[in-house]
Amino acid sequence: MNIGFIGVGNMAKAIIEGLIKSNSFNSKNIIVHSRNKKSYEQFAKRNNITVVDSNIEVVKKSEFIFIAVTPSVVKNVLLEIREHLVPNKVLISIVSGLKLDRLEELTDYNQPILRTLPNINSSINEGLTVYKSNDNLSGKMKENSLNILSSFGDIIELPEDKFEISGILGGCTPAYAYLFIDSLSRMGVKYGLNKNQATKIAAKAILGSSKMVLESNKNPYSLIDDVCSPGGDTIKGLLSMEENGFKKSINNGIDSIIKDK
Ligand SMILES: NC(=O)C1=CN([C@@H]2O[C@H](COP(=O)(O)OP(=O)(O)OC[C@H]3O[C@@H](n4cnc5c(N)ncnc54)[C@H](O)[C@@H]3O)[C@@H](O)[C@H]2O)C=CC1
Ligand SMILES: O=C(O)[C@@H]1CCC=N1
Repeated sequence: MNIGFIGVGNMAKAIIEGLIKSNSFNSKNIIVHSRNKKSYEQFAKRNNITVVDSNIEVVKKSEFIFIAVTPSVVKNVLLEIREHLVPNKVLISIVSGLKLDRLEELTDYNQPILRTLPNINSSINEGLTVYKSNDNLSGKMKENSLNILSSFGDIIELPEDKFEISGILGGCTPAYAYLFIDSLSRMGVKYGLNKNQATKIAAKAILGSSKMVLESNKNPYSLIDDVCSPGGDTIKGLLSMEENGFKKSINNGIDSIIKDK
């Protein structure tokens, strides 16, 4: 079973690393091509994956084809490979905002297609991928496609009208979480920790907190209350952060993406 990638940028690299770490796929069966050879040559060598000379060759050699280019170039790439896509191959799009009906329009109405929105943590098999398939993807082919996705993290099927917001919460949040960790870590440095110590403490606290949210059956607000000892440090910091726009900044940030769509 060959898995192809057209576009080997940050997100494709994360998925490829997750696929390999899952031990479910042979790295040589990962077939890749991207526009700028220098940007993925070393990566391909290190991971022992197969580099081919064109996007069309990726399609010819693979049963599952990830389309992993940016939204600005995806139309031309799909038109380029269109005639080589046949109904026993699955097109897996990770392109944000590109709907199934547009993917069908740009390929062939017989094409099995899986629209997905993964996230960068796929590289350590802790990804979260939202997906929806078209009607042409069914049976064993669908099962295999979903096995590919779940090898690098959790998967959630959602209707397409929920893709926009879930794509933001799932796909963009890693960047916001890294920002939060880095902000905490810098304050650790300000008050005397070295950056490694500070980053580790902040990141571990956030990792554990995420697990608590997912495993404790408590909602986040109730968990906040558990940390805020009466008259203690946490409540002082929390109230100050809220008064200074912590939530407003998050609300405005998400609204700004939605408004721009
Ligand atoms: N970075 C992320 O965390 C996530 C990205 N995505 C989606 O993944 C896609 C790629 O995003 P990134 O990896 O962040 O961008 P990127 O810029 O790192 O990767 C895009 C790659 O496509 C290549 N490319 C451009 N034109 C090409 C062509 N004609 N043929 C073959 N390759 C070509 C570029 O050389 C580049 O390596 C986007 O559509 C984005 O919406 C989705 C979820 C998360
Ligand atoms: O920034 C972006 O547009 C992509 C989609 C989600 C994460 N990265």
